[in-house]
Amino acid sequence: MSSAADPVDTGGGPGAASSDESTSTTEPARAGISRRGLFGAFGAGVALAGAGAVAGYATAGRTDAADSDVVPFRGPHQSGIVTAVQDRMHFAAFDVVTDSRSALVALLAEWTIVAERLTRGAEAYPDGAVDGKLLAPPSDTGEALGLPAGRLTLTIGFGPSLFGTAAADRFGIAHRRPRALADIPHFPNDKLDPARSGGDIAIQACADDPQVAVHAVRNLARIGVGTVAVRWTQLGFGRSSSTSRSQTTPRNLMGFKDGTNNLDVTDESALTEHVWVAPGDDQPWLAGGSYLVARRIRMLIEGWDRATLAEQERVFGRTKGSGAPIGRPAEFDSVDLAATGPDGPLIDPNAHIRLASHESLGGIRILRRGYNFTDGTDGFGHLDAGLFFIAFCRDPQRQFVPMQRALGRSDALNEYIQHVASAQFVVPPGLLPGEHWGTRLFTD
Ligand SMILES: C=CC1=C(C)c2cc3[nH]c(cc4nc(cc5[nH]c(cc1n2)c(C)c5CCC(=O)O)C(CCC(=O)O)=C4C)c(C)c3C=C
Ligand SMILES: [Fe+2]
Repeated sequence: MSSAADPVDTGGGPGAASSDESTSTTEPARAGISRRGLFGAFGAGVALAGAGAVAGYATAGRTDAADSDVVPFRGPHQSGIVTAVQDRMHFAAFDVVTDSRSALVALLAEWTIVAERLTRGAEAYPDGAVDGKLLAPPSDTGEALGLPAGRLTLTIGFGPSLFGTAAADRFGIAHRRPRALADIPHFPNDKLDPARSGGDIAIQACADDPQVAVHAVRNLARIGVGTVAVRWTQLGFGRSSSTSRSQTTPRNLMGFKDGTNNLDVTDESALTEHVWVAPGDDQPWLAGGSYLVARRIRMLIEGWDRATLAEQERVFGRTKGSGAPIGRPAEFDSVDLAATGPDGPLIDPNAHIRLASHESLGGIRILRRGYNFTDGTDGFGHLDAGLFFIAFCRDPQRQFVPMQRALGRSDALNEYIQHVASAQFVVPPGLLPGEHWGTRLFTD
């Protein structure tokens, strides 16, 4: 294992970044060797001649991601928010275990270099898993050798605890804490496990290949040893939300289409209104950023599986087969909350989609980007499975909190779920050339 404080002698491995807060993290030209190119080159017995000679598709600055498996790392907003949802997720929350501001900033700079490489399909460092010194630990763990970039996105967020307080200002950033990063209240039916909640820093890794997402988190965690420690992680699969109608709507583990009425990420004005922090909203360093709220929501699957189809559809207010609102024929038909039938309202007064709808909440909306999870059993013969709910919003206090308050009070779904962990993070805006993950927060 190596760390920022304990550099590996691999000529560019972990620990190579400067602790200068203005450090540029735009990488030298050598960075473009892809895992696929590297593997192919070795497999064919071809000597490595350089990035362009091996695999030009993954070079720095590539922007034609629309029909490729590389999602651009830099831009006005971080990737992994409005990026078309990938199939898999590995989410990691870290505690910062040092009191040194410069060590933390150095790690954020180092992470940025590595994250940018990983998202374009390169190894963590140029000498990587197999090209370094035989008597030194490799600078990449190697399990992604031969795998394409897989539309990997790495999204960083900072938790409330990182900012500290005026009285306990570990890193001198208490005054930069956004107002909207206030505590999330306790809701009825919450049974939160502190060991799986909170965290100073979060990294959301999403990719179409689980091994790519796991590899990214593992290498970032490895580089961080001595500065950060993993607090909790969550694996997710089968994206449980679509964010655009060009993606088919996936199903959650209750068997329902999930994401039908999500915010559409192609609707720029909706994103401006509901997702991106505007310049006058809060801290100036945050404009163009967002907030991530994560909730590990256990599904009480056994009870759900014994419920009738009619009850299941009443709970959500949608039909299970097509995902259409009850009383309507097609998935994307508009929801008429006032519609009645012979037995009263077609959509139950406590139906999930009624209580969570912007019509019921004075126009509040969020961008959902969650994943299904199964983590074995709970030791009592029940599946530990559910939804790792992730929402992005412009202000969690004005969006997530009132929405969850309404759901927590009377959602028909509550009988079948339990919120078991909670975390929130402020998500800085995207990176300009030369910036690193800590630049905006740590530069006055
Ligand atoms: C606080 C916000 C929300 C939590 C927590 C939440 C949990 C949760 N949701 C489902 C399944 C579905 N949700 C659906 C719609 C929906 N859910 C939320 C918010 C939260 N969900 C919103 C804002 C909406 C859209 C409401 C609308 O305007 O129509 C649906 C219906 C299909 C869809 O539109 O996506 C399903 C299904 C589960 C299983 C769950 C916790 C485990
Ligand atoms: Fe929902």
